[in-house]
Amino acid sequence: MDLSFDNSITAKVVKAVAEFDLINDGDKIAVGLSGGKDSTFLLLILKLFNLHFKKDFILEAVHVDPGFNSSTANKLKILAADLDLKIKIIDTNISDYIEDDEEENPCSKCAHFRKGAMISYLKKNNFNKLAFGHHLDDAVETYLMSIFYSGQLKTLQAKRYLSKNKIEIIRPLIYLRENVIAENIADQEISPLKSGCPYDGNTGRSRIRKEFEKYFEDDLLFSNLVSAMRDKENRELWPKKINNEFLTEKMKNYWKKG
Ligand SMILES: Nc1ncnc2c1ncn2[C@@H]1O[C@H](COP(=O)(O)OP(=O)(O)OP(=O)(O)O)[C@@H](O)[C@H]1O
Repeated sequence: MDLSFDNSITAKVVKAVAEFDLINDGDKIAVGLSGGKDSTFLLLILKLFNLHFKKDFILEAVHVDPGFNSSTANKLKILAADLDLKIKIIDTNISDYIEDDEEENPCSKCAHFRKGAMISYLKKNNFNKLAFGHHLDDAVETYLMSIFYSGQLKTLQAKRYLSKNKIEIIRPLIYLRENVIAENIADQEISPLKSGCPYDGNTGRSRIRKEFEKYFEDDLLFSNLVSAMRDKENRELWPKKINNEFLTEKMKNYWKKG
């Protein structure tokens, strides 16, 4: 397979790898491969790095088969073989569980279950890193969702160490825009696979994306949102809340006695 990418794209992924120390000698990295465009692109670019980086690391793929679309796993085995990479297919019955679930949107439970299945396989097989295909649009979406739905300034991190499991989650595509990935995967003549999930396109993420489409399409506004995700010296946020009892006492003291 021809693994050639535009220099500007490779540079953005290498920038994330270098800035956040995502790949080191001796790493054993599994790419969480859904078959969608982002994780497929991630697998291709990490294969390129695996061939050409000075860092010596093992690269494999892992796919959790939720049981929606029986042909996906076989197609991913062919892709991995073309790239000369090992792939582990983890069979699950997530689809039955979701179909029986009464919740309106079981996506977060499904993602949690999927991650759990991958981590348990990684631990048994001595992997130290799990790579996800999240990109810059995902990070901004997460940031906005966190503000609107939980009142917190939080976003996706380029790496996150799960100390209990001794596995590091890495996100090498964190500086790439989603449309750039989509265009590139088309150039590689690879067709991303459909998940078959009934909730595809109807997740919290996709809803927030629809609402904020015009901000995502405007390069200047989008880059300001990205800039607002950085930790900075000159943040002007309200100070932390003070103890409620202390505050109530303080308020009482403003009144003249009697
Ligand atoms: N079934 C799966 N098996 C293994 N990894 C998965 C699976 N589903 C998702 N992932 C991993 O989790 C990441 C985020 O999942 P999400 O469902 O948000 O995918 P996405 O943004 O649509 O990306 P993709 O285009 O790769 O499907 C994916 O990029 C991929 O690395």
